[in-house]
Amino acid sequence: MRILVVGAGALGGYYGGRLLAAGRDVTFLVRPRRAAELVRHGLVIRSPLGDADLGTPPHLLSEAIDTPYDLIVLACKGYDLDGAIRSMLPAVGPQTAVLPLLNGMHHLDVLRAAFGPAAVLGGLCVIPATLGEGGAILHLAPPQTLVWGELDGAATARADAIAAALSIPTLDVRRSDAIVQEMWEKWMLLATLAAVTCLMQGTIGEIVAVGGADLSRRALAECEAIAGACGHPPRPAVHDRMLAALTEPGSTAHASMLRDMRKGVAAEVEHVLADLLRRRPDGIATPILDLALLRGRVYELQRAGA
Ligand SMILES: NC(=O)C1=CN([C@@H]2O[C@H](COP(=O)(O)OP(=O)(O)OC[C@H]3O[C@@H](n4cnc5c(N)ncnc54)[C@H](OP(=O)(O)O)[C@@H]3O)[C@@H](O)[C@H]2O)C=CC1
Ligand SMILES: CC(C)(CO)C(=O)C(=O)O
Repeated sequence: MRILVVGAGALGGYYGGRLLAAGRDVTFLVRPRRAAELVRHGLVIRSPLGDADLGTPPHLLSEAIDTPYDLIVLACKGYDLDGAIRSMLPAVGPQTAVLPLLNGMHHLDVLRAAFGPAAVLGGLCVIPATLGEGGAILHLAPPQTLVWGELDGAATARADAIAAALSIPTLDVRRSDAIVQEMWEKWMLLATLAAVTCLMQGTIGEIVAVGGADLSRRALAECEAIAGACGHPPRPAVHDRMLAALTEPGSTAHASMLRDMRKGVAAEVEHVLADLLRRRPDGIATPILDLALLRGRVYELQRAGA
């Protein structure tokens, strides 16, 4: 199976790199700056589960794509989605499956409109990762789960083939027949984590240490009220797990959005928070999410003016 990973950033570099190290046929679609970095420093993964130094991996720019791929793993940020779609267009043929790893839900509509509903799979990742010096992939803590599936839950022949391609000992990959529900649940977790850690500019452990566990509780309830109104209330066991993680004393958990704010780079404020609030029906109050959205937008305004 020929796999094109769009974006060799934290997630694309991690999952694509692990697949490449396991002998899968992986090529990275990158832009010129990242291409130069990959040539200069190689693809480097630093992880508590084992480092990998992969040398310069197979990579190309959009204009060099000459045939469609079987599977495209899309690992850009939400704000780069339109550009990524333009870049990957020549790689999408009638049989190509597109597996997005982005947080949130809006990208599914955009991808289905661009490539047709049948091309698009659902996917989510639970992995704290970021880019370090020279573009090294820094995997910050053990989870590295990738969940994916057909959006309608069907067991298709292409899904069997993709499952085989993604199944390697170094990755925690699971196929789901309820991927849309799981993506909503992941969004609830992330939106809560982003709201509270970006508002407080600290980790869950720090917020809990100063008596702020209730902030997580209330923010999660706001997210879940919107998800419920949209037909995707979290399953009770998932709610319990999310609440425990979001109120855990000593936890170093924080959102990738906070890491982006600390680095002074673009944050997915619109994709993660604004899109969720856009779906809020009248009558549901979301004061914490509203504040978090304002905080994020002030950050983006300041960045634009800097
Ligand atoms: N990091 C994390 O801990 C987690 C992130 N996620 C989600 O995963 C998604 C990806 O995040 P993350 O990996 O952190 O982001 P990064 O910023 O680390 O990587 C994104 C990569 O996409 C590349 N890219 C953007 N547009 C194009 C294009 N047109 N062609 C080729 N490459 C392109 C960027 O390239 P360039 O270098 O040229 O800018 C960049 O390298 C986000 O939606 C995020 O919310 C989900 C779970 C955890
Ligand atoms: C919730 C978390 C940390 C899980 O991977 C995440 O998706 C993010 O911070 O973007």
